[in-house]
Amino acid sequence: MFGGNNSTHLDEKNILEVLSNVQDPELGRDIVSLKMVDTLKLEGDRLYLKITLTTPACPLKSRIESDIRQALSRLDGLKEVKIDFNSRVTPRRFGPMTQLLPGVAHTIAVASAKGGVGKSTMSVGLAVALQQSGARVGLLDADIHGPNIPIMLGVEVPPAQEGERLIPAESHGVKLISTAFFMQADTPAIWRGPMVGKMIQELLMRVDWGELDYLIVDLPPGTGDASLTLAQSVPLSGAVIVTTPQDVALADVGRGIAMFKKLNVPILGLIENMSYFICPHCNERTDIFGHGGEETAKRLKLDFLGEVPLHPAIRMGGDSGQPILVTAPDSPQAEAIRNIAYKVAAKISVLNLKNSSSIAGKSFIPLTPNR
Ligand SMILES: Nc1ncnc2c1ncn2[C@@H]1O[C@H](COP(=O)(O)OP(=O)(O)OP(=O)(O)O)[C@@H](O)[C@H]1O
Repeated sequence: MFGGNNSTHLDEKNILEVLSNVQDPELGRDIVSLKMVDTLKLEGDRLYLKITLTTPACPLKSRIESDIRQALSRLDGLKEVKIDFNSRVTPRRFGPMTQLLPGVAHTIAVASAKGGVGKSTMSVGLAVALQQSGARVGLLDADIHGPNIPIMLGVEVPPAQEGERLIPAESHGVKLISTAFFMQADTPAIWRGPMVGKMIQELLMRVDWGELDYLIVDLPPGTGDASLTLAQSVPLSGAVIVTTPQDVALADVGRGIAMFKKLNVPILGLIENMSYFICPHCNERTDIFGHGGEETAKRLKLDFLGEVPLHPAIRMGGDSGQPILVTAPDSPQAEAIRNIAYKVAAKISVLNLKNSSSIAGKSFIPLTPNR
């Protein structure tokens, strides 16, 4: 199966050497120095590799596999190569450190400059897509003006209380804490900033999330007092901004960005929701709300994470508590959301690597193969 012209003696050392020429395309470093080669076992002419990715939601897994196979094809004498993948999400190594969420590796805010653009729908979509990839995921519904994620996620049993600890509700494999669970019917709709921050911090201190790879935080819309305080109250690895293609929503995006910049929270990118509608009869695309998310992202020097179409199944999924990623995971709409979620996970991995003072610029100690 393998065999090439650069014939060398076959042993684990030269296999590792060959692998050190394979780059993780997202991280821009070779897989050996990134310690991604977890296991390397050579038995005669058969090689077994276990590669550890920085996220189970790795968008370039198949490319990494084909690059490895391509590199190994230069070695003579290998008959069979079996490659398994696992993943290990390393906790945030940058930004202010806090003990507020000890078991949570990364907290990602989902924000919008304007209401009604589908921010909560995207929060649920990101959470479910990451969970389906194999990650341990929680969702904090901090949209105190209209916390509706318990409905969107179809939560049937509210969080349990064990002494002082709160055990999150769970649905579709995602752990959920929503301010909706703690609001009385007469809770004022308008919360003041400092009050909100205090409530969220108290809430967070009591929640037993267990070990999570990603905690998605659905912020209230806009850049007012409440969003600002909330964004400050939670240690964030990054923020995602949701917009529609409508001019007014796009014009507001700049303000949303300014808020995160002021807080030194990295902006992972822009999602354009309700981008277009595909007619189910004629298959024709109509840009109902116009178009412009990608250009806005470019103008604001943000990454464009992708477009999500306007589709009745997405709305129905939210209303019924059965997200489209669960009911129709292979649909183009679910695929669009999944691609965005994978990009977000990859961006977190890159940020973690680039901002990690302990490893930036240093070469790694070569790992010992055959573990
Ligand atoms: N791509 C989409 N296709 C169809 N319906 C959608 C889509 N995205 C969101 N919706 C629907 O639009 C409505 C508003 O969405 P959502 O509640 O997620 O917005 P939001 O930005 O969180 O709103 P709020 O400002 O109230 O927090 C919901 O009924 C949701 O199901």
